[in-house]
Amino acid sequence: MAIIEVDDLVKRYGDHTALSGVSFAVEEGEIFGILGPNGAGKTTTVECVEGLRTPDGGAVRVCGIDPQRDTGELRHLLGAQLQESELPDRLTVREAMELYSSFYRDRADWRELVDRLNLTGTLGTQFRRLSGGQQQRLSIALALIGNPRVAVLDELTTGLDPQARRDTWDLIEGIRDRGVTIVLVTHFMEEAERLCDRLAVIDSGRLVALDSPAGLVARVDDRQRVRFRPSAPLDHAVLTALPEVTSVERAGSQLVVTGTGDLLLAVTTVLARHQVVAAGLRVEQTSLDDAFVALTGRPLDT
Ligand SMILES: Nc1ncnc2c1ncn2[C@@H]1O[C@H](COP(=O)(O)OP(=O)(O)OP(=O)(O)O)[C@@H](O)[C@H]1O
Repeated sequence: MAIIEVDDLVKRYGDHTALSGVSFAVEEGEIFGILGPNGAGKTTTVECVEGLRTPDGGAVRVCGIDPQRDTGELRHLLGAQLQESELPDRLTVREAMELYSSFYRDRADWRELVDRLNLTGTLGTQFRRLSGGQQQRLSIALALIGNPRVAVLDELTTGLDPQARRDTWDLIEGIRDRGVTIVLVTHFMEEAERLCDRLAVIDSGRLVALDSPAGLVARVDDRQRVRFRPSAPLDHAVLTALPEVTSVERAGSQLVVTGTGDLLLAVTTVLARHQVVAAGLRVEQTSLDDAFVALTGRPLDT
Protein backbone atom coordinates (compact mmCIF):
# COMPACT_ATOMS: atom_id res chain seq x y z
CA MET A 1 0.00 0.00 0.00
CA ALA A 2 1.32 3.44 -0.88
CA ILE A 3 1.87 5.57 2.21
CA ILE A 4 3.18 8.58 0.28
CA GLU A 5 1.99 9.57 -3.17
CA VAL A 6 3.70 12.32 -5.13
CA ASP A 7 2.00 13.10 -8.38
CA ASP A 8 3.43 15.42 -11.03
CA LEU A 9 5.00 17.71 -8.44
CA VAL A 10 6.13 21.13 -9.66
CA LYS A 11 7.98 23.70 -7.54
CA ARG A 12 9.43 27.02 -8.65
CA TYR A 13 11.61 29.50 -6.78
CA GLY A 14 11.12 32.74 -8.76
CA ASP A 15 12.01 31.85 -12.36
CA HIS A 16 13.96 28.79 -11.31
CA THR A 17 12.05 25.54 -11.68
CA ALA A 18 13.36 23.26 -8.94
CA LEU A 19 10.93 20.39 -9.68
CA SER A 20 9.27 19.87 -13.01
CA GLY A 21 6.75 17.06 -12.71
CA VAL A 22 8.12 14.51 -10.24
CA SER A 23 5.92 11.46 -9.48
CA PHE A 24 6.51 8.45 -7.23
CA ALA A 25 4.83 6.40 -4.53
CA VAL A 26 6.44 5.14 -1.33
CA GLU A 27 5.17 1.77 -0.12
CA GLU A 28 4.48 1.17 3.54
CA GLY A 29 7.41 -0.47 5.34
CA GLU A 30 10.12 0.29 2.81
CA ILE A 31 13.27 2.37 2.98
CA PHE A 32 12.83 4.67 0.01
CA GLY A 33 15.88 6.61 -1.13
CA ILE A 34 16.01 9.90 -2.97
CA LEU A 35 19.36 10.15 -4.68
CA GLY A 36 20.74 12.93 -6.83
CA PRO A 37 23.50 15.49 -7.26
CA ASN A 38 23.64 18.87 -5.50
CA GLY A 39 20.73 21.08 -6.40
CA ALA A 40 18.76 18.23 -8.04
CA GLY A 41 15.62 19.00 -6.03
CA LYS A 42 15.80 16.29 -3.35
CA THR A 43 15.25 18.55 -0.35
CA THR A 44 12.53 20.48 -2.16
CA THR A 45 10.75 17.18 -2.81
CA VAL A 46 10.80 16.09 0.83
CA GLU A 47 9.91 19.58 2.03
CA CYS A 48 6.76 19.38 -0.11
CA VAL A 49 6.03 15.95 1.45
CA GLU A 50 6.58 17.44 4.92
CA GLY A 51 4.19 20.31 4.16
CA LEU A 52 7.00 22.87 4.54
CA ARG A 53 6.75 24.09 0.93
CA THR A 54 3.71 24.83 -1.17
CA PRO A 55 3.87 23.06 -4.53
CA ASP A 56 3.18 25.11 -7.68
CA GLY A 57 1.64 22.08 -9.33
CA GLY A 58 0.77 18.45 -8.77
CA ALA A 59 -0.34 16.72 -5.60
CA VAL A 60 1.16 15.12 -2.50
CA ARG A 61 -0.61 12.73 -0.14
CA VAL A 62 0.78 11.25 3.06
CA CYS A 63 -1.47 8.47 4.43
CA GLY A 64 -4.14 9.98 2.22
CA ILE A 65 -3.90 13.50 3.64
CA ASP A 66 -2.74 16.69 1.95
CA PRO A 67 0.32 17.97 3.87
CA GLN A 68 -0.55 21.57 3.00
CA ARG A 69 -4.11 21.45 4.22
CA ASP A 70 -3.82 19.21 7.22
CA THR A 71 -0.51 20.15 8.84
CA GLY A 72 -1.77 19.33 12.32
CA GLU A 73 -2.61 15.74 11.40
CA LEU A 74 0.58 15.36 9.37
CA ARG A 75 2.71 16.10 12.43
CA HIS A 76 1.41 12.92 14.06
CA LEU A 77 2.01 10.75 11.01
CA LEU A 78 5.35 11.97 9.77
CA GLY A 79 8.54 12.50 11.74
CA ALA A 80 11.13 14.75 10.17
CA GLN A 81 14.73 14.97 11.18
CA LEU A 82 15.55 18.41 12.50
CA GLN A 83 18.27 20.52 11.00
CA GLU A 84 21.11 21.21 13.42
CA SER A 85 20.28 24.91 13.61
CA GLU A 86 16.77 24.18 14.85
CA LEU A 87 17.87 23.20 18.37
CA PRO A 88 19.07 25.77 20.90
CA ASP A 89 22.74 25.24 21.76
CA ARG A 90 22.17 25.05 25.50
CA LEU A 91 19.24 22.63 25.46
CA THR A 92 20.22 19.32 27.06
CA VAL A 93 19.29 15.97 25.57
CA ARG A 94 16.79 15.34 28.39
CA GLU A 95 15.17 18.77 27.89
CA ALA A 96 14.96 18.23 24.13
CA MET A 97 13.31 14.82 24.58
CA GLU A 98 10.81 16.12 27.17
CA LEU A 99 9.98 19.21 25.14
CA TYR A 100 9.47 17.42 21.82
CA SER A 101 7.59 14.57 23.43
CA SER A 102 5.03 17.10 24.74
CA PHE A 103 4.12 18.01 21.13
CA TYR A 104 2.60 14.62 20.30
CA ARG A 105 -0.53 12.72 21.27
CA ASP A 106 1.05 9.30 20.62
CA ARG A 107 4.39 9.48 22.39
CA ALA A 108 7.18 6.99 22.18
CA ASP A 109 8.82 6.12 25.48
CA TRP A 110 11.62 8.66 25.14
CA ARG A 111 13.89 6.91 27.63
CA GLU A 112 13.72 3.74 25.58
CA LEU A 113 14.41 5.76 22.43
CA VAL A 114 17.41 7.40 24.07
CA ASP A 115 18.64 4.00 25.10
CA ARG A 116 18.13 2.51 21.64
CA LEU A 117 20.00 5.40 20.08
CA ASN A 118 22.84 5.04 22.52
CA LEU A 119 22.36 8.49 24.05
CA THR A 120 21.68 7.51 27.66
CA GLY A 121 25.03 8.81 28.88
CA THR A 122 24.36 12.21 27.31
CA LEU A 123 21.04 13.12 28.99
CA GLY A 124 22.54 16.06 30.89
CA THR A 125 24.72 17.23 27.99
CA GLN A 126 23.93 20.42 26.12
CA PHE A 127 23.32 20.08 22.40
CA ARG A 128 26.40 22.12 21.49
CA ARG A 129 28.65 19.76 23.46
CA LEU A 130 27.48 16.60 21.67
CA SER A 131 29.69 15.02 19.00
CA GLY A 132 28.51 15.06 15.37
CA GLY A 133 27.32 11.45 15.66
CA GLN A 134 25.45 12.17 18.93
CA GLN A 135 23.74 15.23 17.43
CA GLN A 136 22.73 13.13 14.45
CA ARG A 137 21.31 10.39 16.69
CA LEU A 138 19.44 12.97 18.75
CA SER A 139 17.84 14.36 15.60
CA ILE A 140 16.74 10.82 14.68
CA ALA A 141 15.33 10.31 18.19
CA LEU A 142 13.36 13.54 17.87
CA ALA A 143 12.02 12.43 14.48
CA LEU A 144 10.72 9.23 16.09
CA ILE A 145 9.41 10.64 19.35
CA GLY A 146 5.82 10.96 18.13
CA ASN A 147 5.71 7.30 16.96
CA PRO A 148 5.32 8.36 13.33
CA ARG A 149 4.34 5.96 10.53
CA VAL A 150 6.88 7.64 8.23
CA ALA A 151 10.26 9.17 9.06
CA VAL A 152 11.97 11.52 6.62
CA LEU A 153 15.72 11.65 7.06
CA ASP A 154 17.64 14.19 4.99
CA GLU A 155 21.40 13.81 4.53
CA LEU A 156 21.45 11.59 7.56
CA THR A 157 25.12 10.67 7.62
CA THR A 158 26.76 13.72 6.07
CA GLY A 159 29.72 14.74 8.22
CA LEU A 160 29.93 11.42 10.07
CA ASP A 161 33.03 9.25 10.07
CA PRO A 162 32.76 5.84 8.33
CA GLN A 163 32.14 3.90 11.56
CA ALA A 164 29.46 6.31 12.78
CA ARG A 165 27.90 6.13 9.33
CA ARG A 166 27.73 2.31 9.46
CA ASP A 167 26.28 2.43 13.00
CA THR A 168 23.62 4.83 11.76
CA TRP A 169 22.73 2.46 8.92
CA ASP A 170 22.20 -0.38 11.41
CA LEU A 171 20.00 1.93 13.41
CA ILE A 172 17.88 2.85 10.40
CA GLU A 173 17.35 -0.81 9.55
CA GLY A 174 16.27 -1.40 13.16
CA ILE A 175 13.71 1.41 12.87
CA ARG A 176 12.35 0.00 9.63
CA ASP A 177 12.11 -3.44 11.23
CA ARG A 178 9.78 -1.88 13.80
CA GLY A 179 7.42 -0.95 10.98
CA VAL A 180 8.33 2.69 10.31
CA THR A 181 8.50 3.62 6.62
CA ILE A 182 11.64 5.62 5.90
CA VAL A 183 12.33 8.22 3.25
CA LEU A 184 16.03 8.84 3.04
CA VAL A 185 17.62 11.70 1.11
CA THR A 186 21.20 10.85 0.35
CA HIS A 187 24.30 11.81 -1.55
CA PHE A 188 26.07 8.57 -0.79
CA MET A 189 25.92 5.77 -3.28
CA GLU A 190 27.07 3.18 -0.75
CA GLU A 191 24.36 4.29 1.66
CA ALA A 192 21.71 4.06 -1.06
CA GLU A 193 22.88 0.63 -2.14
CA ARG A 194 23.11 -0.78 1.36
CA LEU A 195 19.90 0.64 2.85
CA CYS A 196 17.29 1.41 0.25
CA ASP A 197 14.68 -1.01 -1.04
CA ARG A 198 13.96 1.39 -3.89
CA LEU A 199 15.55 4.56 -5.14
CA ALA A 200 14.22 7.61 -6.93
CA VAL A 201 17.04 9.19 -8.90
CA ILE A 202 16.38 12.90 -9.30
CA ASP A 203 18.38 15.13 -11.59
CA SER A 204 17.68 18.78 -12.48
CA GLY A 205 14.20 18.60 -11.00
CA ARG A 206 13.16 15.46 -12.87
CA LEU A 207 12.79 11.85 -11.88
CA VAL A 208 15.20 9.98 -14.13
CA ALA A 209 14.70 6.49 -12.69
CA LEU A 210 12.82 4.62 -9.98
CA ASP A 211 13.85 1.09 -9.11
CA SER A 212 15.67 -1.10 -6.61
CA PRO A 213 19.45 -0.52 -6.53
CA ALA A 214 19.96 -3.87 -8.33
CA GLY A 215 17.20 -3.02 -10.81
CA LEU A 216 18.85 0.30 -11.65
CA VAL A 217 22.14 -1.44 -12.35
CA ALA A 218 20.52 -4.16 -14.46
CA ARG A 219 18.44 -1.65 -16.38
CA VAL A 220 21.45 0.39 -17.40
CA ASP A 221 23.87 -2.31 -18.33
CA ASP A 222 24.57 -5.98 -17.88
CA ARG A 223 28.10 -5.61 -19.19
CA GLN A 224 31.11 -6.88 -17.33
CA ARG A 225 34.78 -6.08 -17.68
CA VAL A 226 37.63 -8.55 -17.40
CA ARG A 227 41.05 -7.02 -16.74
CA PHE A 228 44.38 -8.78 -16.83
CA ARG A 229 48.04 -8.52 -17.85
CA PRO A 230 48.73 -11.00 -20.66
CA SER A 231 51.98 -12.98 -20.19
CA ALA A 232 52.68 -12.77 -23.95
CA PRO A 233 51.50 -10.55 -26.81
CA LEU A 234 48.01 -11.46 -27.95
CA ASP A 235 46.22 -10.51 -31.16
CA HIS A 236 43.07 -8.65 -30.02
CA ALA A 237 41.20 -10.23 -32.91
CA VAL A 238 41.10 -13.59 -31.12
CA LEU A 239 39.13 -11.89 -28.35
CA THR A 240 36.94 -9.62 -30.46
CA ALA A 241 35.91 -12.69 -32.50
CA LEU A 242 34.15 -14.07 -29.41
CA PRO A 243 30.36 -13.47 -29.39
CA GLU A 244 30.56 -12.50 -25.67
CA VAL A 245 33.08 -9.69 -26.31
CA THR A 246 32.01 -6.17 -27.25
CA SER A 247 35.38 -4.39 -26.98
CA VAL A 248 39.03 -4.90 -26.13
CA GLU A 249 41.16 -1.99 -24.94
CA ARG A 250 44.68 -1.65 -23.72
CA ALA A 251 45.23 0.25 -20.43
CA GLY A 252 48.99 0.38 -19.82
CA SER A 253 50.18 -3.19 -19.50
CA GLN A 254 46.60 -4.43 -18.99
CA LEU A 255 43.94 -5.57 -21.40
CA VAL A 256 40.37 -4.60 -20.58
CA VAL A 257 37.81 -6.85 -22.25
CA THR A 258 34.20 -5.73 -22.06
CA GLY A 259 31.28 -7.99 -22.85
CA THR A 260 28.23 -9.90 -21.70
CA GLY A 261 27.15 -13.44 -20.85
CA ASP A 262 29.81 -15.86 -19.67
CA LEU A 263 32.59 -13.45 -20.53
CA LEU A 264 35.12 -14.77 -18.05
CA LEU A 265 34.88 -18.36 -19.27
CA ALA A 266 35.06 -17.30 -22.94
CA VAL A 267 38.13 -15.12 -22.36
CA THR A 268 40.04 -17.58 -20.18
CA THR A 269 39.35 -20.42 -22.65
CA VAL A 270 40.82 -18.41 -25.54
CA LEU A 271 43.81 -17.38 -23.43
CA ALA A 272 44.50 -21.01 -22.49
CA ARG A 273 44.25 -22.03 -26.16
CA HIS A 274 46.91 -19.43 -27.01
CA GLN A 275 49.02 -20.36 -23.99
CA VAL A 276 48.73 -16.87 -22.54
CA VAL A 277 48.57 -16.53 -18.77
CA ALA A 278 46.34 -13.77 -17.38
CA ALA A 279 48.15 -12.14 -14.45
CA GLY A 280 46.16 -10.06 -11.93
CA LEU A 281 42.85 -11.07 -13.50
CA ARG A 282 39.82 -9.14 -12.20
CA VAL A 283 36.17 -9.17 -13.14
CA GLU A 284 34.26 -5.89 -12.70
CA GLN A 285 30.48 -5.69 -12.77
CA THR A 286 28.50 -2.55 -13.43
CA SER A 287 28.04 -0.68 -10.14
CA LEU A 288 25.36 1.69 -8.94
CA ASP A 289 27.91 4.47 -9.65
CA ASP A 290 28.09 3.36 -13.29
CA ALA A 291 24.29 3.22 -13.42
CA PHE A 292 24.08 6.74 -12.02
CA VAL A 293 26.48 8.08 -14.66
CA ALA A 294 24.52 6.34 -17.40
CA LEU A 295 21.23 7.79 -16.09
CA THR A 296 22.34 11.36 -15.43
CA GLY A 297 25.39 11.75 -17.66
CA ARG A 298 27.73 12.51 -14.75
CA PRO A 299 29.05 11.08 -11.52
CA LEU A 300 27.34 11.83 -8.24
CA ASP A 301 29.33 14.53 -6.45
CA THR A 302 29.89 13.73 -2.82
N1 LIG B 1 14.51 28.81 -0.95
C1 LIG B 1 15.03 28.76 -2.18
N2 LIG B 1 15.06 29.84 -2.99
C2 LIG B 1 15.57 29.80 -4.22
N3 LIG B 1 16.11 28.69 -4.79
C3 LIG B 1 16.13 27.59 -4.03
C4 LIG B 1 15.60 27.55 -2.70
N4 LIG B 1 15.76 26.31 -2.20
C5 LIG B 1 16.35 25.60 -3.18
N5 LIG B 1 16.58 26.35 -4.27
C6 LIG B 1 17.17 25.91 -5.55
O1 LIG B 1 16.37 24.86 -6.06
C7 LIG B 1 17.17 23.80 -6.57
C8 LIG B 1 16.89 22.51 -5.83
O2 LIG B 1 17.35 22.66 -4.48
P1 LIG B 1 17.26 21.49 -3.40
O3 LIG B 1 17.80 22.02 -2.13
O4 LIG B 1 15.89 20.92 -3.41
O5 LIG B 1 18.26 20.44 -4.04
P2 LIG B 1 18.97 19.20 -3.36
O6 LIG B 1 18.92 18.11 -4.40
O7 LIG B 1 18.40 18.91 -2.05
O8 LIG B 1 20.45 19.73 -3.23
P3 LIG B 1 21.55 19.46 -2.08
O9 LIG B 1 21.96 18.04 -2.25
O10 LIG B 1 22.63 20.41 -2.46
O11 LIG B 1 20.91 19.76 -0.77
C9 LIG B 1 18.61 24.28 -6.46
O12 LIG B 1 18.99 24.86 -7.68
C10 LIG B 1 18.55 25.32 -5.34
O13 LIG B 1 19.56 26.29 -5.53
